[in-house]
Amino acid sequence: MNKRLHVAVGVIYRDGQVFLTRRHQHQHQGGRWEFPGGKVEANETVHQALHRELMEEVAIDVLAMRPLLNISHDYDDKSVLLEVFIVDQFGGEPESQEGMEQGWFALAQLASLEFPEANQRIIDKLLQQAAY
Ligand SMILES: Nc1nc2c([nH]c(=O)n2[C@@H]2O[C@H](COP(=O)(O)OP(=O)(O)OP(=O)(O)O)[C@@H](O)[C@H]2O)c(=O)[nH]1
Ligand SMILES: [Mg+2]
Repeated sequence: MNKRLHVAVGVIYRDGQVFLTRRHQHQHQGGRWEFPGGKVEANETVHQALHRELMEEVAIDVLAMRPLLNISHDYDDKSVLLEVFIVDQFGGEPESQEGMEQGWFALAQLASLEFPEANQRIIDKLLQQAAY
């Protein structure tokens, strides 16, 4: 198996909704909805990676992030470690810079969208937290 990919993932949250983009068909897990984010590079921390990726992918300036959970998942073709953060303070308005389909979704809608398998635990945790 290849080296486990370290990925910084941001749950962009505002007023009970999260911002999602849809992965391009040619990408790994193509066609599925995702939380914006990407690979942590060799010379950076996961916080730096999240800040950089959310600026590159959706043009927001992350002002605060708090850890939600970490997920280790093995797909058939690769293994990932997702470090997932809630981002509820940011500058600017998220807008895909990569021409992806995008949108704000209420937590209750998430169950009906198609995500990569590893994301099920993120959805579960968000719904649990919202129940309090
Ligand atoms: N961004 C993101 N990646 C996810 C999620 N769930 C999940 O399994 N992944 C996996 O994490 C891996 C890395 O994410 P990525 O493709 O966004 O990485 P990146 O932005 O650096 O992409 P690049 O290689 O095009 O530069 C992919 O294999 C992707 O399938 C998610 O919710 N968001
Ligand atoms: Mg990405």
